[in-house]
Amino acid sequence: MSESQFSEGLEDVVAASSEICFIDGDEGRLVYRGYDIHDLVGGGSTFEEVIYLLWHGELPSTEQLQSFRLSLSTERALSQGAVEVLKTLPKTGNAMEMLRTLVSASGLFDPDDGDTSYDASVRMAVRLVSQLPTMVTAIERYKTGQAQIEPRKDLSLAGNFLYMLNGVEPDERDARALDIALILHADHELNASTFSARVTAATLSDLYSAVTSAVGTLKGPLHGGANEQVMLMLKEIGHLEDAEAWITKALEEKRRIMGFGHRVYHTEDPRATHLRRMSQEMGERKGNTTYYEISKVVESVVREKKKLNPNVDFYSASMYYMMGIPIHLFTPVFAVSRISGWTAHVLEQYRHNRLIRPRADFIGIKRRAFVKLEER
Ligand SMILES: CC(=O)SCCNC(=O)CCNC(=O)[C@H](O)C(C)(C)COP(=O)(O)OP(=O)(O)OC[C@H]1O[C@@H](n2cnc3c(N)ncnc32)[C@H](O)[C@@H]1OP(=O)(O)O
Ligand SMILES: O=C([O-])CC(=O)C(=O)O
Repeated sequence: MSESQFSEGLEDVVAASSEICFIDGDEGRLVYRGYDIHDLVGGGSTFEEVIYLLWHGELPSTEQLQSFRLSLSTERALSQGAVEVLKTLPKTGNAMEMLRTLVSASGLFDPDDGDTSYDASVRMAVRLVSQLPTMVTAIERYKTGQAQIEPRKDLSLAGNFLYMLNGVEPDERDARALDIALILHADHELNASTFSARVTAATLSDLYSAVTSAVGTLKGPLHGGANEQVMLMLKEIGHLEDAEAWITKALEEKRRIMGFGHRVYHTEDPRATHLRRMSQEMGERKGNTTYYEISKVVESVVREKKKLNPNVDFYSASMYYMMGIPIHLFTPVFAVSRISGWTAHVLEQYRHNRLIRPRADFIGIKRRAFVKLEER
């Protein structure tokens, strides 16, 4: 294999063809099935509509959306098996690891388990999209020793998530803010977790296995896990007047600043544009803009000194925090959204499958004489 074929971290390597999501990293554009995210958010689209769009390639009509919402809302309850598995997990466990375990276990209790047909995978995708919010909120209530709250069919996916998390009627403005955040996180081409989902699917393994791979990949702090690290950083900074000195020192110490930089965007991440505004609005509405203001200082110093832009994980952190979502649920909330993209990609992979199996640029020793144990 020639050296020119090798790209560290697969940078700029085209590893699949896809019709789902287009990113222009120079212009800072993110497009789902031809629709710019700015138009979807500005035009009042909903997360349910975006899931339909990612899966079917078209926006739904009123009737299609109505029946799609119904099919999602009737699949919200977890299987009894998954509920039992949750009770065996350590309450102090990492929420993403618990989510990964519940996704994996739910596959065994899915009524279509073992059916390898495409139609069965579509039914599994409906269940996973519907049940991830239930899994995440069940994990939180289990961790905090509170009774589980049964999902409601009459609420949107975002509204029902907040309802199951807090046990009270969700504030409409919070539900819409979460709905928009879910739209913004829904898909992002061949990001690391979607790539792992596609690699698993390409062996013709099942949808739950593919999503289990994806959840494990999203957890890492260089990917979806960054949003939790951002909030921990903002809390460590603590006071607006300390922000500039803190971040300047961190950069001098050559620390990696979570929520900044991106493999594909060379300009502002278009999702960050919305999340910055939403973080400010959420802070103002909840009467505390400190974390938004600290974030603005961090952004301006990192931009000036490192020429790095905030990514999707930067302003989502302060926005979720002010909405009252616990920090350890930030990455699980990302999964509640990205499950729409993962399943769209896995279904696309199944439709046009070929095993994904790259090569390694071997840099080790190619041949040595074996020496018996007693002679070493
Ligand atoms: C949903 C998402 O996954 S969005 C990304 C979430 N992840 C984060 O926010 C974590 C922080 N960011 C990063 O680690 C990176 O920017 C990544 C992983 C997102 C992209 O990384 P890559 O494109 O592979 O860039 P790479 O890691 O090679 O870094 C290139 C250079 O930029 C620097 N750099 C990149 N991001 C950052 C950062 N956030 N803070 C400080 N320096 C950075 C690196 O130190 C490196 O500098 P060097 O050449 O002097 O060593
Ligand atoms: O595309 C990426 O590499 C990471 C990202 O922003 C995402 O998954 O949303």
